[in-house]
Amino acid sequence: MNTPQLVVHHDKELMAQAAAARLITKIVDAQASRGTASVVLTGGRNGNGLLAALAAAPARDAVDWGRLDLWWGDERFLPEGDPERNVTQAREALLDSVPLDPERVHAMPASDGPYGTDVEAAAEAYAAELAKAAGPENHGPVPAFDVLMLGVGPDTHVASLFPELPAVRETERTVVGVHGAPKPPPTRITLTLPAIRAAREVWLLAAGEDKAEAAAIALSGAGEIQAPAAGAYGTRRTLWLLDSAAASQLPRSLYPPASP
Ligand SMILES: O=C1O[C@H](COP(=O)(O)O)[C@@H](O)[C@H](O)[C@H]1O
Repeated sequence: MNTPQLVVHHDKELMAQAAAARLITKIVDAQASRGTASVVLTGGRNGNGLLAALAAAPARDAVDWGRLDLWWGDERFLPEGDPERNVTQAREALLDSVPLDPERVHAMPASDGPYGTDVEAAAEAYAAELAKAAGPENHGPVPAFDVLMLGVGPDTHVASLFPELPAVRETERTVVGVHGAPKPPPTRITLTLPAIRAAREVWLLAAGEDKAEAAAIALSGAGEIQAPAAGAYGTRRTLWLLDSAAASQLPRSLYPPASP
């Protein structure tokens, strides 16, 4: 595990804009060195805020959208097009306004898709899609994503890994179905911690006062079963992107003081 790095921005708008600029640079760099880039999107307010900021950034045109693979860290298991699905919200915030290759947009299955309401079968199918995309250089059944983003929930959940639920204890499978999530809807699909940890860079997004306690717990040595955000890290880098409200309960020793 690498030590998390923290960047604290003044407010959530600035955080979203700075994170969007950072993501553009990452994608452009990956495409320049390997030809393609892969990014795992998160749902939730902060993830969608970042996508909206990216949509508004003139530098978005620096990205070759046709050579970008998009994956999801989790999905709410609802019918296609449901406004609560993470992919629906991502499409609205950004994806519908950029020239992506539809073959490279790897949405998680919907509850009215080919697997019907069988969330385990849907999770297995997504695991198979990931395994197919992983090359021999990836050392496992998941691609080494360039960036995997995770919104941090007020209860420290990331993706759909909620404290103490079976999904956060999974050590073998890369994608699992979730039942009884405390945040609606109760049925979800999620990458597991081993899949998350295949990413080169993991970025955790936390903005707003309601994330302050979660950030403080996850960054103060909590266990990953009780605080899933504590178990999310990348092979090269783990970056927490916060606003000052979400950072307000962190020990000051964890990040340098903001400029006056
Ligand atoms: O339900 C979900 O919630 C988390 C966090 O969302 P937020 O609105 O509290 O920022 C999100 O990361 C996850 O993808 C989503 O399914």
